[in-house]
Amino acid sequence: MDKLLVHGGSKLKGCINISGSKNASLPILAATLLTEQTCIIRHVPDVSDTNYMLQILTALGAEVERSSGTVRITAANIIHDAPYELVRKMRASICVMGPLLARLGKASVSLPGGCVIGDRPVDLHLKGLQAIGAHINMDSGNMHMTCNGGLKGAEVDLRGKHGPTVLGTDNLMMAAALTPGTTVIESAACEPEVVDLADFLNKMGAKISGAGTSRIVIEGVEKLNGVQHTVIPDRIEAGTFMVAAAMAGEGVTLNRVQRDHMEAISDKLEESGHSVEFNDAGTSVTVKPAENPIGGKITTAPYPGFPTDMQAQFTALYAITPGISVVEDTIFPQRFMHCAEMTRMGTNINVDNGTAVIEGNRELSAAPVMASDLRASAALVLAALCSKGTTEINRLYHIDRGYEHIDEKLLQLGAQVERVAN
Ligand SMILES: CC(=O)N[C@H]1[C@@H](OP(=O)(O)OP(=O)(O)OC[C@H]2O[C@@H](n3ccc(=O)[nH]c3=O)[C@H](O)[C@@H]2O)O[C@H](CO)[C@@H](O)[C@@H]1O
Ligand SMILES: C=C(OP(=O)(O)O)C(=O)O
Repeated sequence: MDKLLVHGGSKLKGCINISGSKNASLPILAATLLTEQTCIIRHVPDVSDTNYMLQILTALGAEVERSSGTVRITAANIIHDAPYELVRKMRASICVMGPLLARLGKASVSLPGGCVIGDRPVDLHLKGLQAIGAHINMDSGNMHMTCNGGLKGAEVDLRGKHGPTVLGTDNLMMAAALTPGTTVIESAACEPEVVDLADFLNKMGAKISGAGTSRIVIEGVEKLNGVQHTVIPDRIEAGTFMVAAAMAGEGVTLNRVQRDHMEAISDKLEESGHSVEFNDAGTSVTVKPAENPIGGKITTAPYPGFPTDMQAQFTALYAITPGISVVEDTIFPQRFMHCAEMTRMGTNINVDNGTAVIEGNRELSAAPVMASDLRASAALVLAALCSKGTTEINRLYHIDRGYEHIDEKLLQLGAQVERVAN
């Protein structure tokens, strides 16, 4: 199990490229199961989650070749049974369910694992697939789906207690693409990753309209084709490095970003006084820290609101920003594991009922800390960059799930970090 040593105090400067989006790649890779023809996907980040997804596709019978960020997949002969040992490792493995059901008429998938960030039921995924004709049988932690009478388009509202569901929308959209008739998803998730999946499916020959709005309409087609696709930039990786630039930088430029995906994050950095400047094309951004930053208030919300996947990183930012800041997570109210660990570095954060109240303190000090989930680990790295001394971040595998070569990118910006194999 690797750990990361972060020698705090260096100023970050220079330029790096942002990788392709993990959360867009995962459903797109799963969607290649919808055709027996070859698909080529570019800018797939080299992170453990995409590698698990490729292992799942291989276990299902697909031929997979990976050369750096380019992945070539041919799912000519596949089986319907996804192995528990792989599925348990990540939440997005549930995305194979819709494609398998639509292509083979049956699917068996274990209940998925993923980040420990609170309750993560799958009822909305099941509701969507049931609406178009799936019969579901649960047994020993496995979901078995069949569709004896065949699948048929239907109208379904996917709003849950905490709002829309991203992967639930993806799953139904993928299954409906090959389902006869019209499927209408009301209260659909509007995230850019859903739009990227719809773009990929439409290139394959699907008839999907409305992706990016809360009403998606899918006219089922008989067959989908192999295509090539480049995944959108990772807005959460970009946001994380923007926060690093605000906390510990003196002028950091990120290339390969997409400005319209970054608004909520840019706005919050600017509200605290940091400078965020995009180039005219909106594909590159330079962040410089404020001389006298002020704290802020964040409430997470579905896109285009402030992403839950960025709240831990902003908690770290506010922890070194003078004044009182408030971070509320309405999507995953229990997603505050980073706060307890950051307390060991001298932060003053009180978490109650889905809300963190942060009393900013400019002086943090290094301590051995434990990564608990993907974005919590990122928050610890950010806090460590501004701490006095050497912070040891254990359980680095959490961060490797979603950040491509984070240690190399930080080194490129002048941070002093070392990956140590345990
Ligand atoms: C691989 C991937 O893309 N992961 C992202 C995706 O996860 P994921 O798609 O799993 O998250 P959802 O959008 O489904 O979850 C949103 C809310 O709905 C609830 N819910 C979800 C499904 C369901 O069947 N029933 C239900 O009640 C969840 O507990 C949560 O409170 O969106 C989350 C919310 O933006 C992000 O934090 C994750 O990084
Ligand atoms: C929570 C995340 O991932 P997952 O949904 O795969 O657990 C994330 O990317 O922040």
